[in-house]
Amino acid sequence: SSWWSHVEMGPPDAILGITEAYKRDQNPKKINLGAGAYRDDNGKPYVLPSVRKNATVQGISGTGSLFVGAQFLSHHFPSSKDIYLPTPTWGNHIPLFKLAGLTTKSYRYYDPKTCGLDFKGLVEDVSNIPERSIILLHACAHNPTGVDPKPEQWEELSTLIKKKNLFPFFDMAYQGFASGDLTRDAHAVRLFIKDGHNIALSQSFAKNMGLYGERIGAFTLVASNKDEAARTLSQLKILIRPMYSNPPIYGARIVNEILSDPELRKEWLRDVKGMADRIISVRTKLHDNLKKNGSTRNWSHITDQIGMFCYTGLKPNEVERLTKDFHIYLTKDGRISMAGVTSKNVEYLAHAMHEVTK
Ligand SMILES: Cc1[nH+]cc(COP(=O)(O)O)c(CN[C@@H](CCC(=O)O)C(=O)O)c1O
Repeated sequence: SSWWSHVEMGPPDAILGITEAYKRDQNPKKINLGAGAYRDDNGKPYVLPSVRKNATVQGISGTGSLFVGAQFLSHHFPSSKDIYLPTPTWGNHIPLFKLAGLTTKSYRYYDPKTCGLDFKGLVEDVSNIPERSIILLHACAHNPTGVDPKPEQWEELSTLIKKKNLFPFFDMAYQGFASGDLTRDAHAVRLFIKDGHNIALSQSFAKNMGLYGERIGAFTLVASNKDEAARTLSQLKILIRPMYSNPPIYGARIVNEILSDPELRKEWLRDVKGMADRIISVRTKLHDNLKKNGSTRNWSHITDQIGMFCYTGLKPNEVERLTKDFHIYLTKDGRISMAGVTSKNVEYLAHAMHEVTK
């Protein structure tokens, strides 16, 4: 008999499964608001001009970088293997950290009443996290809510996390997509390092370099000194070796080329700002069209939130109607990838959202 007859068929991924359903739909009006992958105003993937000037390569992206970090913590973290995640968080965080042997716990983050940050609940929960635990933080453009702490709230969090002696693990998958400014979007990461936290950082260059399929990412540990850096690096290599031996070099070369060539870097900054600006502009268009349709709901969170996603506050039955009646695809939690909204479909989307919420 087969070795694997007991293995069950797993469910489609909560995020990637949306795109699969969208692809199956033949209706010409269909819109894909599922995966947070940038699309231009014609709904097409955008190969950044600055990247076009280089050949393309491979990497392991944000997911792989998070997993390297998770494995390192699982094998070497000196204290509890509990990692505290915001509620809600990216759907893949939980299975990823569990697969690495960590125990996932949560802290309050989002306030469904205001579609904004529950800072009071966040501070309360972080204050109750046992000392020397791991806390995962979205550096900017929080997924799925699009809600980020303000700079002064990051300062308060940094002080609190220092006081509680927690280990900050930043996930920065959208640097540049929140404000359009790479420096501003790295504010929290730089603040924590300035405040003396030895953080872990996972970066993805999938979105902000348009290198999705090339899987480009990086995992960074801030060490106390050169010796500690050498020792931790040696252990990271020992973990990576059986995982995938060496990371593909081609994608890393593109990123390195762009980051180290002043002209290319300047062009890249313009490209990223262009993508962020398009997303910011469709937020305004969607908000205004909902009003134009006569919706009396408060949709201010559509423009208050930032980054790739808008957490609409639509209920599961409303989400279901959007897909069934209007062929609009989004995740069950009502998150929409703003990159899927264009000047051509925004009126149709607003009409549909009004129809299911009026
Ligand atoms: C917070 C976060 N961290 C890491 C990643 C991993 O990115 P990558 O560099 O591709 O491995 C993503 C992608 N999440 C969007 C893309 C689709 C996916 O889920 O993956 C999403 O939530 O739609 C995130 O949203």
